Amino acid sequence: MSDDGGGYRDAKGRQRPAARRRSNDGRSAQRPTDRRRSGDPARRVAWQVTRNVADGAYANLDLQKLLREAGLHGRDAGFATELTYGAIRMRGLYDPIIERCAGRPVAQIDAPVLDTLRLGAHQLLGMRVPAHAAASETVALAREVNGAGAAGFVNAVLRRVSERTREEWVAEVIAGREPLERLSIEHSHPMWVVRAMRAALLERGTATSDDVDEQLLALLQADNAPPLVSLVARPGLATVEELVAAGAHASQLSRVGAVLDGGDPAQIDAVRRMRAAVQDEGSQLLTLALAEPGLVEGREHQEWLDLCAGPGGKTALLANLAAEQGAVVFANEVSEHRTTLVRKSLRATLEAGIEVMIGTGDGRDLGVEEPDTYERVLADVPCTGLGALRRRPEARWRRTPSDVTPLVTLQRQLLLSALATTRPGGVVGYSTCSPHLAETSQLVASVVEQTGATLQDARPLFRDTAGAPIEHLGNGPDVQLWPHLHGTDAMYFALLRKPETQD
Ligand SMILES: C[S@@+](CC[C@H](N)C(=O)[O-])C[C@H]1O[C@@H](n2cnc3c(N)ncnc32)[C@H](O)[C@@H]1O
Repeated sequence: MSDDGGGYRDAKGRQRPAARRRSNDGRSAQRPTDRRRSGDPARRVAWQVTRNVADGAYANLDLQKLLREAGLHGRDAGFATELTYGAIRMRGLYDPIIERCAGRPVAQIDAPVLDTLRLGAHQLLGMRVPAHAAASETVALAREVNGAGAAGFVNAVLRRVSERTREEWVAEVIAGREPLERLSIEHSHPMWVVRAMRAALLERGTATSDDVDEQLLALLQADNAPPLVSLVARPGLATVEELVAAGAHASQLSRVGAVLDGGDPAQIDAVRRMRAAVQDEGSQLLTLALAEPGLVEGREHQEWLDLCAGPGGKTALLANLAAEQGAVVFANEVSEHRTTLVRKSLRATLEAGIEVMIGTGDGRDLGVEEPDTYERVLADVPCTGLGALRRRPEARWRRTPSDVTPLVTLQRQLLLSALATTRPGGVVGYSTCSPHLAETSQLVASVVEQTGATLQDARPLFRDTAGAPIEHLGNGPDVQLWPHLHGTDAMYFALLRKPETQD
């Protein structure tokens, strides 16, 4: 495990701090306030992001950067955001429509031109931009970024797209398809994702065979609705009341959470100073569950481990909750860069004198390097991210079924290591932001069988702000949250307890 600079290192080589120590499928009324004839900057930004995403960029990060560079704010930035996200997210619906209007498969259209057409299709079918403005502004964009010849083609295709309503186009492109294929096209999710979601809804006991199709539809729609911004008030550093005074409203799910209806979270003082942060309520709930007082008896000063900590959102909450109980967290992350992000997210925590150890290393080694050490371990493992599709418009197209097996192998190794580094009688919280059964309950069941760990009922640990049990957590003992039922990402959480004496 390498030192990542600053502070001092303890006997185990770990760094201590220097100081002690909702579905609308994207329709909206937003429009740019300023439509210049030659090259509308909001559309140009949207197009550039789609191009950068094709080259591997993340839409959310790239968009923020390009909006800043273009000096776009307010309604124009809102328009560019909705256009970018919608065109990327909904291409599973728009591509078959574009194919019909272009008279050729999308694979035979130049990628930069196809991106322009998707932006045009989203304005015509997914936003309330008047058809003439959507077409003429997108043709102006095409002239600028694709060239005059391509602009003629874009014009012809978009004219045809504009001849029908979204409903008419959906009816046409799903005609004659199987029910799951219809959902896949209309709600723009790859078929393998639709199948995985349906299997998880059934297997987790969230849906029955009677209502699974209704639930699946609601889930896919929720994936296409931009989420509200959830905030966490880091215990001891900020309060929910402070966030409410800054314009948020108190979360009904998480006792440390608040929800922002609009506006920029970075404008909130507590967020700027890292005393609060943007964090999904599902992530808050599972961190609160693992930090439940009294969950593990034993030493007065416990050591807790966050095995896969980067970028540090859960670490910061866990460390502040641990401090309330006199426990210390060690945050481990394999990537140097992401270890830096962990340190950043812990800035206010460290400044407040809360001790957190931070290290860079492969979590798979910790079971051997530090056996039987920690009372509580969070294994928030790398996963397909299928539970957070509403946040990352490109993720559904970037992931493929072939990603699952190597991830499951890594997840298994990390969970085995997490159990090995846990003290007898201690617990591991295993979590993913994916509901895929191979990454969640199936993996956990096989590790439980292999190790003799016991799976505890995690559901009683998930309580809402009023202290009442949160509903629809599945048939247990593990927990599956859902965007369409809880308004959170589809986070999975299992609580494994290591036997007091190993066989
Ligand atoms: C789902 S993210 C964790 C998110 C984090 N808990 C948070 O709330 O901010 C998974 C993290 O695991 C890290 N990771 C991947 N392989 C790892 C390994 N072998 N050991 C430790 N961390 C690993 C990734 O770099 C990534 O930062």
